[in-house]
Amino acid sequence: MALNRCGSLLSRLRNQHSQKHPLLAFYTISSTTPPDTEAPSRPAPPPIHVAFTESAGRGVFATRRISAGDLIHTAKPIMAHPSLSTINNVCYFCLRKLPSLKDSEAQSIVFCSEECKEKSKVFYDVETQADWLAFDDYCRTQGLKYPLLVKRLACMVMSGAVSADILDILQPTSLTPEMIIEMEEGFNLLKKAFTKANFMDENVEFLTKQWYTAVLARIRINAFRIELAGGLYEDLLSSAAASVEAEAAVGNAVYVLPSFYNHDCDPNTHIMWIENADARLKALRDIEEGEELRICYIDTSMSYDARQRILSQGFGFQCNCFRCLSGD
Ligand SMILES: C[S@@+](CC[C@H](N)C(=O)[O-])C[C@H]1O[C@@H](n2cnc3c(N)ncnc32)[C@H](O)[C@@H]1O
Repeated sequence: MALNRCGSLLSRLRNQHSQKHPLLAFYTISSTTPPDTEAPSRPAPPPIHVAFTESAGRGVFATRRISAGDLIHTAKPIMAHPSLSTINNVCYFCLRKLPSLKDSEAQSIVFCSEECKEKSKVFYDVETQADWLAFDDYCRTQGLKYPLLVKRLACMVMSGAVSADILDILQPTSLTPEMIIEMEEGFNLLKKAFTKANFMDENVEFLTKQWYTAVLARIRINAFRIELAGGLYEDLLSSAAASVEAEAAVGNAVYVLPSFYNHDCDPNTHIMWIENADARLKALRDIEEGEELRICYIDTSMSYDARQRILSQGFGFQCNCFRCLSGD
């Protein structure tokens, strides 16, 4: 295992992206801050680092022993977007579930707090200047969720909140020419919405077909489908009915650090969401220093063949975890 490559990878990435990536900001803080007893206490850095694995690209490794049940770290999304079926029932920024709205309010975009409304300005001020009817209709009729994340990211880039290459650090899936052709309609509708809203040319310069497909290629294997473990009291009472009538997921989100976790059909780490899109990574069992932390991308109760098929079609890889190698 090439753990020693982590230092050079991070210093290379740090030089390239030091102002842009939350992951790299975290490494800068945790590796250079001297202890200072006078300073206000700062949370301890998470006991993990990113390094190359033998056969699954980069992965996340424990820097010390972690006990079963420990919260390893939390992560805020780069961007999150509600599912179209929940769009009027969850906060448009953090995806927190909201109490049922009166009929008059049920068609509007909602925020759970003034704080989320304020934070949403990074995309919402741009988004509200354009007409999204055709783009949203395209997503709704084709059952597509990821173009909504691209739209949100495009609005964030337009507002100057993030750089157009913020997702470049994430691994892309390989796209076939047919997949690229399928993405054309979404790109054209996104571009048209901005063009019709008369944004300055230099603000939309980044929005090329190449940018759109490169972003979607990363979102496809790095986006998390968010199902909240907590929620409103009324949801708990009607959870059985809700799980039948509505999609359990409140939306989808993309993160930096959680995207470096590889998959395992018998994982030692669990990613979960309690009340909003802030992710929590917890140890499922004791993890030794140097051990790789892996989460599960799919339902592991499925058979070996079903797991391989879904991982291959959805994520583009043959699973090399211990359980799969032993044919279970
Ligand atoms: C979300 S990324 C995980 C981080 C990635 N290894 C990287 O370098 O950025 C998912 C990709 O990691 C690799 N991967 C994850 N789990 C794997 C596994 N169990 N076996 C083989 N490859 C795996 C595959 O290439 C997959 O498409």
